[in-house]
Amino acid sequence: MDSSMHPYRSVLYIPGSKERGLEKARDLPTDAIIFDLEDAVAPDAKAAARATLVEALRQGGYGYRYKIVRINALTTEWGLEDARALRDAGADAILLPKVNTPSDIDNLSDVIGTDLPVWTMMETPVSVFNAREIAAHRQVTGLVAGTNDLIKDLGCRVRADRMPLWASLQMIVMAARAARIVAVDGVYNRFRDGDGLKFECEQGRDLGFDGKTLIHPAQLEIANTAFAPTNSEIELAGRQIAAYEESRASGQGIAVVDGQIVENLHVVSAQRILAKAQAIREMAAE
Ligand SMILES: CC(C)(COP(=O)(O)OP(=O)(O)OC[C@H]1O[C@@H](n2cnc3c(N)ncnc32)[C@H](O)[C@@H]1OP(=O)(O)O)[C@@H](O)C(=O)NCCC(=O)NCCSC(=O)C[C@H](O)C(=O)O
Ligand SMILES: [Mg+2]
Repeated sequence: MDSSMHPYRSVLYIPGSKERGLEKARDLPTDAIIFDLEDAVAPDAKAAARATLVEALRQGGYGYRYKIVRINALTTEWGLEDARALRDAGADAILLPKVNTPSDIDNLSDVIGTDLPVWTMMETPVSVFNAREIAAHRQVTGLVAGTNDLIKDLGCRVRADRMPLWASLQMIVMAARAARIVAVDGVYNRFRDGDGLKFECEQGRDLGFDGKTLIHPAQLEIANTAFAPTNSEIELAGRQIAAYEESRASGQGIAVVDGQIVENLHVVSAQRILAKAQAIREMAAE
């Protein structure tokens, strides 16, 4: 599959220290994995987790799942060694936490080179203000909302509707869309609350995110469903494209489907829906 078409409906964090999770993920229906060396790993377990993760990646077996490694920030005592150990370990991308400015990514490039894609955590107020420049960095291919850290730094309330985060979430999506890269929403901490997760997934989808970061396998199906085109969206997209082609053939610039106009820009959206559905089908067949 063309990597630019890869779906990111579900992006599952797995602590690098948890061998059972690293093993289990080889069979989980997750579009991408974030192998975590940062907040999910206790300070005295960092070195062992790094070695465990390098070995798991060497063994492979993660199939179609996009493999992202979240290292510790380079300003920590573990970051530099993480970057050195992981740059050639077989990951598809490195995820850098606590990014504030594009120069943080340049510092990482100095260690890992400029070929390996970099994703960035968007989890500080400064990163949100600099979102456009961070997303435009030549090595950055994905943004991940770090909503727990954002809530901590903003000093805002945790609300079910996430109102205090709306501005930040929209800035992250806008920056990603302007740079044509991936944007993934933050985690839902109450991992046994399916209804709450469904609400947040649908909200993130409606805001424009490609998918959601997750912390437990029980969350996968809800995210995979919420961020996939529905059958009725696929069916409507097909009819819109057909109707538009027909109207163009008869010299018209506009078609009407189900009482709504269809112009060339709507055709672009319809084509995107069909391409995403196709990419999901291809991935499932791998
Ligand atoms: C939250 C957990 C600690 C819960 O773990 P546990 O109590 O073991 O759950 P279960 O017993 O229900 O697990 C059932 C089986 O599923 C496997 N499992 C659990 N979680 C994962 C996972 N994430 N990936 C793969 N497999 C997983 C268990 O091993 C069980 O398997 P089996 O033995 O076959 O029954 C735990 O889920 C967990 O640690 N989750 C990840 C937490 C994490 O990564 N946090 C950091 C990322 S979030 C973050 O940092 C936020 C961001 O930076 C921000 O600022 O917002
Ligand atoms: Mg964080």
